[in-house]
Amino acid sequence: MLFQVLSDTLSYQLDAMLIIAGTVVALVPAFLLAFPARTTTLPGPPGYPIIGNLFQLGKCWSETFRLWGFKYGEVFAVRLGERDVVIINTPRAAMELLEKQGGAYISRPLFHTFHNVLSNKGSAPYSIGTSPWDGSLKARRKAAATAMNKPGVQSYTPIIEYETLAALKDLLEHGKEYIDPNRYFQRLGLNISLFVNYGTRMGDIDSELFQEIVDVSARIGEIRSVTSSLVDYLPILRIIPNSSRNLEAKELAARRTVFLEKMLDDLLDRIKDNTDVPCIMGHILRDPEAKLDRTEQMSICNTMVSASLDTFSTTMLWMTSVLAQRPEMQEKAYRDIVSSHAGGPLDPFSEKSDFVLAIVKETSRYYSIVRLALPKATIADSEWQGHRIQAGTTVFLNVWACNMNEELFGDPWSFRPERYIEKQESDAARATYAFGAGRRKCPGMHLGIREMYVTCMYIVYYFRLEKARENIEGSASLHPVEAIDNYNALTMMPKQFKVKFVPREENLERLKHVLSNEKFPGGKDVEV
Ligand code: HEM
Repeated sequence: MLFQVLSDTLSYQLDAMLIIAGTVVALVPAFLLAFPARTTTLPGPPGYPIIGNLFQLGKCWSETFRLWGFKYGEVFAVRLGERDVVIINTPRAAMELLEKQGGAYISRPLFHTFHNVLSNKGSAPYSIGTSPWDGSLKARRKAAATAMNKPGVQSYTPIIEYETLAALKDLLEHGKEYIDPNRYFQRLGLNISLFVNYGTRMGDIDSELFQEIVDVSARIGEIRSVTSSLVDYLPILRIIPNSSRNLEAKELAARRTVFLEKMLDDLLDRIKDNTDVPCIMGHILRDPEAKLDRTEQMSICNTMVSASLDTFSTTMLWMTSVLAQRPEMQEKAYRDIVSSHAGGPLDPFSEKSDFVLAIVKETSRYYSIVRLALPKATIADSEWQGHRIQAGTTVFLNVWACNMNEELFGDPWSFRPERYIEKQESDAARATYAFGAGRRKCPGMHLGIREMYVTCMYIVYYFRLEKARENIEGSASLHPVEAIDNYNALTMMPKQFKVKFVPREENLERLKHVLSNEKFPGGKDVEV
């Protein structure tokens, strides 16, 4: 009897072991198949089986890639779990691959969490910046980009002025105390996009809708960031269907659909009543020939609401932080504004102050807000110094490393706006890579630079910035790597700081009057 029990137990154990061994043997090829072969012959750092280089990237991937560039070259490859990623680390390489062989670099890769869980092709479509290259993307990009070219941006002059003065009025009122200026810049950036897209604006900074858009966009920004999700690189982790990250992504998608649908439907109502003003979506909805369906319209709305919200406000935060800590730079900018207008009225749109424009460019260079641009995908084979990069490869343009290129900028670690005014040997040295490069470069660049110029000029002209004593941690608080708040976000925000906006004009009633812009240039101050 005892012998029988022992024999049965052993036999069960043997069965169990055989099942486990069989499963492992069966899974190994499936597992290996899930990890496609290398798509490039480029050199790169050695990694580990399955995970590749994933756990060697440190807290700030763009800085690690910059440093690896000294060892592995201007263009190299890393293995991130299942995918090869080519890193473009210098302006010269960006020119060679993204401009000269640019046709191959025109697409965007798909990522599991963002493209499969958060987005779908129905009610939560991809934005322009996350869409692979196809006919629909071309049409959406054209509709948005036409409105943001130089003449388009020129026509938004009244709204940029209106919104900037509205923000300054709030800063005059609330900025007597030390404040975190972030939401004032967020509303300013968002309102300009809302106007360009829907012909409307959001009045109240405390409104629930504004808070909702800001909150949802920031959290989606993190999910969208290529540095935040292991599951995007390790397919094995996707066997957990209801992970907290998946649930969060689904919840955010649903919340985003609610406000995007509402704003589009409100515009349709205004079109019916003939109370709409010229804007991107109005153009599309009124055009009987327009070929864009509702999903594509939602994609444009999604893009316009999210594209400038954090990019503009984050650049303005760094700029405010630098100026508040460097009063001599504020005074230099103030004197330049005064002298460049030679006693005439203040004109923010002719960009007369070279020094203010230089501050805008230097801030976008030095702080490289979107450090790895948006990921690119190749659609054809290309070549770098004899190494092949196959179609279907993911590519990160290291904006940060390009902006910190010593060959081009000489002293890249100094925050020195003057570099954009001094005579330079090449035009490239006047560049900033903050807006990316190649055929998917930011189409909102002119609009973004215009918004930042006007905001900087008005702030410096009307106020002196003072940073709160408790925030001043010397140069560390301005360091472009150490002072970052969240390395996994899409935009690199500084750690929170507080600043006072002290009016230069002593007569506050007069200043209030100057900042009062009579009427929303759309004809009607629409509260969304
Ligand atoms: C203000 C500062 C801004 C910065 C620093 C910035 C930066 C960037 C970067 C780095 C990219 C990726 C480019 C690449 O992959 O090479 C991008 C893409 C894009 N940006 Fe901006 N951006 C800004 C403002 C804006 C504004 C105001 C808009 C429009 C309202 C906008 C619309 C877009 C769109 C639609 C794309 C995707 C383009 C595509 O994939 O074809 N951006 N931006």
